[in-house]
Amino acid sequence: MAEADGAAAPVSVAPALELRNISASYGSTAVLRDVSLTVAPGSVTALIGPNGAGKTTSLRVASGLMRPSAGEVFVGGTDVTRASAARRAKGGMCHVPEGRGVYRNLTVRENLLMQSNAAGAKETIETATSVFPRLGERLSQKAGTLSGGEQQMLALSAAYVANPKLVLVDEPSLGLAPIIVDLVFDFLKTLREKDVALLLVDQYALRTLAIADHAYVLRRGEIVYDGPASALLQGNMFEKYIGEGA
Ligand SMILES: Nc1ncnc2c1ncn2[C@@H]1O[C@H](COP(=O)(O)OP(=O)(O)OP(=O)(O)O)[C@@H](O)[C@H]1O
Repeated sequence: MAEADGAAAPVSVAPALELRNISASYGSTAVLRDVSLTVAPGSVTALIGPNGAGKTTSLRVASGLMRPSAGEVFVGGTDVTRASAARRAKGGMCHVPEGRGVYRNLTVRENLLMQSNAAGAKETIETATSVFPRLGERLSQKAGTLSGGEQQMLALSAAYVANPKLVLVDEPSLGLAPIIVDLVFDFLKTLREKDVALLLVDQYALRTLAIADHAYVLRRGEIVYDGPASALLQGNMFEKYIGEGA
């Protein structure tokens, strides 16, 4: 026993997120088949795959926006399969959906304050503008009047001020100018440095893999690769799993 001999007991840390044998359908159309994936605490996990593979659906099942037809979802070792999206959010999960997910009729300041967890207003605004200084110039502007890039910055920084343990981000670079894509990836690296667990879906597979620890490749609703992100960048692995014809 650890107490008796003075040795520290081995600490097993529960995954930040685990999808266990998930199947999901839209009506009679099966979209996910027996999908299992794990996101370790403080790590970046990439979920890559062609259009229609089921990446968005996987994130929706993880965050509770969609009920799976089979399988379980665990967050920090707790079974949340039957928990609402709101309860999962309270538990430290934040989902930044494709297409931003900002409150268009609220100002930038109001969007940020809606999401902030416990922190005061001043601290919340300071935190958000430290990661995306441009938002500091837009605080009183309605989110719906921002450019696409600014809306994405707002969506990501709103997730950040919520002080999450786990962030699910769906296609954050979609439709953005290359210079804004750079800012978005810099921000995602910041999350990693802050020890937040990240499950990332993005069209830029190479860039996504470059910041990821672990990767899954999804094809037609099934996981066909589960391994280190770096391994997909070696030899012909990228072509095999992600490139043309994958
Ligand atoms: N609301 C819906 N109703 C019916 N079918 C849907 C719905 N949403 C998605 N699908 C279908 O489910 C499959 C998986 O879609 P999903 O959006 O999860 O894939 P994805 O990998 O995220 O693709 P993309 O990169 O195109 O967003 C696709 O065939 C899609 O057409």
